[in-house]
Amino acid sequence: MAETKTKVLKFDAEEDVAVALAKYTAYLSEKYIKEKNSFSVVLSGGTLIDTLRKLVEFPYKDSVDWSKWLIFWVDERVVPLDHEDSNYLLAYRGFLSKVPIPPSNIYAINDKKSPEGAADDYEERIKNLVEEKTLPISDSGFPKFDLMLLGMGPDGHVASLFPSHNQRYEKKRWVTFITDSPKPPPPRITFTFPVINSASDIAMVVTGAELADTTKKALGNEKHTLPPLPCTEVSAERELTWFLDKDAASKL
Ligand SMILES: O=C(O)[C@H](O)[C@@H](O)[C@H](O)[C@H](O)COP(=O)(O)O
Repeated sequence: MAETKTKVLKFDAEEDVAVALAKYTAYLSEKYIKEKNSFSVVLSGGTLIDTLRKLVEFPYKDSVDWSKWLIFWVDERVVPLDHEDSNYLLAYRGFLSKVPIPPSNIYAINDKKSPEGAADDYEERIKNLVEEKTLPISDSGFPKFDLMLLGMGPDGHVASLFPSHNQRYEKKRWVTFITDSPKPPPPRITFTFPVINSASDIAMVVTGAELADTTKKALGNEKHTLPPLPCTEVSAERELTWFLDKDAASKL
């Protein structure tokens, strides 16, 4: 595996992050569709969907080939899909309802199952997509998504991989679950690090002053804490790009 390239982009305002994120995502959409005739995108919850808002506007709304997009979630709260806490609902309202991605290409979790059952079900469905060659597999045997769009919590979590929970050390499973997430709601499923780190491109989208300390811990010159924050363990096969606004980058 070639070493990951990491880029850190700093912008004056959150608005500029949103503009740049739309441009970046549209560029990768075109690149991957040209190369492999599809574009698999993995979403997070939290503020990410709002930061993606420029992608559903001119010119991208009309220029992106949405028919080739496949949508997944890096983590999901185990609640009904129409529940206010659902990452699916958040993405539907802010993004998916505004662009013509075929509904059959949108892989929401099975909301009728327990956290464990929902994690098994999601993993199984991704395994099927790999078997039928809808998704490629990485050299290390994990599914290879084209783009993951990640957020970071003040405790340094990414997806639902929290600093003091063992899920972050999972090496075999593709999808795991947590029933006591420190960030509410407690029941969630989440991709594991081997899957996250097999993605071709990853954007870490971090805005707001409340994330400045954590951003400093992740990207500053200080020695890393032990155990390292989950956000420092993200890598991508091709390129990891941090998108920071001035507030998040203020302590770097
Ligand atoms: O379901 C979730 O809660 C998210 O997927 C989670 O991992 C999120 O990305 C981070 O907590 C950052 O959240 P903010 O973007 O709201 O800071």
